[in-house]
Formats: sequence, structure tokens, C-alpha cells
Amino acid sequence: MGSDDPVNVNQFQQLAKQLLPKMYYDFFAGGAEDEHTLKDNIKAFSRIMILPRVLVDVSRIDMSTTILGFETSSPIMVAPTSYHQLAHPQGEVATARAASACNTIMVMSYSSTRTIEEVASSCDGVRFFQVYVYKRRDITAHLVQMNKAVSILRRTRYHLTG
Ligand SMILES: Cc1cc2nc3c(=O)[nH]c(=O)nc-3n(C[C@H](O)[C@H](O)[C@H](O)COP(=O)(O)O)c2cc1C
Repeated sequence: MGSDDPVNVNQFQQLAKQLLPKMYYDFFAGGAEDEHTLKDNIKAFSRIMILPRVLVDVSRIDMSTTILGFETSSPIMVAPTSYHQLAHPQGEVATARAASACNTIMVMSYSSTRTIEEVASSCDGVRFFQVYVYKRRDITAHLVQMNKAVSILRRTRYHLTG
């Protein structure tokens, strides 16, 4: 890793701000209305203290756990977010590969810019699918069936959520 490589989320955010058209950056970085919840989320994380443990053997760290019965390398997963192709030409396929490389779970958004088939065939990994439940239940049911079919065809473990 070079010395200019980003080391935390804030630095990735700065890079995104430099690289993305303002409209797309604002979509990813902005929150709803007056952004009270967005600010509160950041504050909540800043209240979590990390206790440094010195002179402790950290050569083997295991943060693995299970989420809804699925194994994951750490209790951190990719939340459903829409329109990844606004940020990267590969869109959700790139996100899926990154999540898979980290052995963590990706929740694919209902508003994805890549198809379920493209994401499912891009790499192995556990993925959940976020569904909006419409008044037209037949549309929701169709999506669930499609996901089931793709997960059986691709032998990926798909889990539906939403
Ligand atoms: C750019 C952006 C797009 C999002 N798109 C979706 C979406 O398509 N579906 C969804 O259920 N949630 C979506 N969310 C909400 C996130 O999954 C998440 O719940 C939210 O950022 C709050 O994070 P928290 O639940 O960790 O507090 C989106 C959030 C952002 C910032």
C-alpha cells in the first residue's frame, strides 16, 4: 500500500468528492431533509471508543461471526445502496467482488444499476436482496421468485430481506 492510499472512510470520501461529478457525489454523501440522522449517525460512531491493547499478540485476529445464520469474516456488511454505476462503471458487480474478497455479506439494493443475474454470476458470496413491499404484491412476489431462481441457477446463497 502506497503512502498516498486512503486509510479510512473519510479519506475515501475526499477522493470520491474529487473524482465524481458533484451531482453524483451529493447523491451518495447527502442525507434526507436537514440531514439530522446523517449527522447523528456520525456522532454515534464517534462515541465508540477503541481501547488500544499494547504488547498483545495480534498476529491472529478472528472477528468472524454469523448474520442470520450465514458466516461472515466480521460483523460488518454492505448495506443496500442504490445506483452504484454512478460511481463506477462496473457498479454493483464491483461491490459484490469487493465484499466477496473480504468474505463479508453484501445486501443488494432493489434499485441496483446491475441486474441480479450479473451480480450473482460475478463471484461467489453470500448476498441478501433488499425488497420494497408494494401495494401490488404480485410485483414483489415476482422479484422474490426471480431471486430464488437466480440463486438456484447460480448456486449462490441468496437471502431475501426487506
Ligand atoms: C446513497 C444511498 C443510497 C441508499 N439506497 C438504499 C436502497 O436502495 N435501499 C435501502 O433499503 N436503503 C438504502 N439506503 C440506506 C442504507 O442502506 C442505510 O440504511 C443508511 O445509509 C443508514 O445507515 P444505517 O442503517 O447504518 O444507520 C441508501 C443510503 C444511501 C446513503
